[in-house]
Amino acid sequence: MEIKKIMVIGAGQMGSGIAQVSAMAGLDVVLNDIKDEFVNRGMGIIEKNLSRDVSKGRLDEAGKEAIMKRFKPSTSLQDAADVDIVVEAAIENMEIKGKIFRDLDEITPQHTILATNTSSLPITEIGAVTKRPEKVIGMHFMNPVPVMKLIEVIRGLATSDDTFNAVKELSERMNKVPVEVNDAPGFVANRVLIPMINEAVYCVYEGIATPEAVDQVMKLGMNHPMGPLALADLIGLDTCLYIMEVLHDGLGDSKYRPCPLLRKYVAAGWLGRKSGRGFYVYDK
Ligand SMILES: CC(=O)CC(=O)SCCNC(=O)CCNC(=O)[C@H](O)C(C)(C)COP(=O)(O)OP(=O)(O)OC[C@H]1O[C@@H](n2cnc3c(N)ncnc32)[C@H](O)[C@@H]1OP(=O)(O)O
Ligand SMILES: NC(=O)C1=CN([C@@H]2O[C@H](COP(=O)(O)OP(=O)(O)OC[C@H]3O[C@@H](n4cnc5c(N)ncnc54)[C@H](OP(=O)(O)O)[C@@H]3O)[C@@H](O)[C@H]2O)C=CC1
Repeated sequence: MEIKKIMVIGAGQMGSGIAQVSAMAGLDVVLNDIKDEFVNRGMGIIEKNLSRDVSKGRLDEAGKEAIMKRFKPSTSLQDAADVDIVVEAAIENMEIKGKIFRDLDEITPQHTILATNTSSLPITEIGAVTKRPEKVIGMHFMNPVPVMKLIEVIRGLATSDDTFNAVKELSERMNKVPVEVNDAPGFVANRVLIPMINEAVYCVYEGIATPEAVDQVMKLGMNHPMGPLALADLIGLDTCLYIMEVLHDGLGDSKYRPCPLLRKYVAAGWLGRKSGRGFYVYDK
């Protein structure tokens, strides 16, 4: 079955990027969020990215217009009634994702694949709230989506080969590289990345170095494109904390304990770029 129409749920930093690369791959895209203003904000990000592609000569105006015409804004999950795949990118919260997947299972046709962009939550558990766990899969894009090549494709216990192959093919149509991994806390990307970020936060917490110094060490010493604390601000400190908690609970090893400073920043509402302040201060 060829995937022609997608719904992306959550028009935040990840959802808007996923919607953009979907439309650029030629899919019709329903972009869904709970309020019009969030959908409009997501569409604004996409429009800005495509305009930059035009100004850089990677796309012409007609191409941009053709891509923009593929979007349908939505604030109702009922708009998923005729899509071939849903990629959910709402906030990282099991209760919210569980409700969305239960509703989607009622609304979407039987052939529809239900994918989640979760950074750490168990795909098997998300699949289990539906009557089609064989069609539930993790499609984990990296931030910023239009730039990063990887999609971590995560199989839940019941995910079928047909579902896996369809998602692999779709990822390649999006000009991305799918890498297959099994379902485990944090999968591979965040099992490796987020503890490194957490240790970077400990370096600041214990007064070993300033955020700037920690980031410089990792940029100049390890050739990372950005330092771990600047990256934490890009990901969102709430998301980083949530992932550390999933690792800690799921793997039960004290080495995954979240740094108290990370907890403190999140409690203060210092969430990184999206709130204007994290380890660094940003213009909102
Ligand atoms: C938490 C999870 O579950 C999983 C995750 O996503 S973990 C996070 C994974 N991501 C990373 O590790 C990102 C690491 N950082 C980087 O790769 C780079 O710093 C970066 C791509 C973000 C920026 O690159 P840079 O060279 O420092 O800056 P910059 O020159 O501004 O950007 C490079 C290109 O990316 C584009 N870009 C940057 N941010 C973008 C965004 N948000 N959307 C679209 N395009 C973007 C720029 O327009 C630019 O394109 P051109 O070269 O064509 O002009
Ligand atoms: N940040 C990152 O680097 C990465 C994040 N992810 C994962 O992607 C998902 C989204 O993260 P991110 O884009 O950073 O988060 P954002 O906060 O930027 O976006 C989430 C969006 O979902 C909306 N939303 C909340 N609840 C619902 C709902 N019930 N139905 C529809 N939309 C809803 C939010 O609205 P509101 O603003 O009102 O809350 C917001 O617009 C998370 O699961 C995260 O773990 C995966 C890879 C990387």
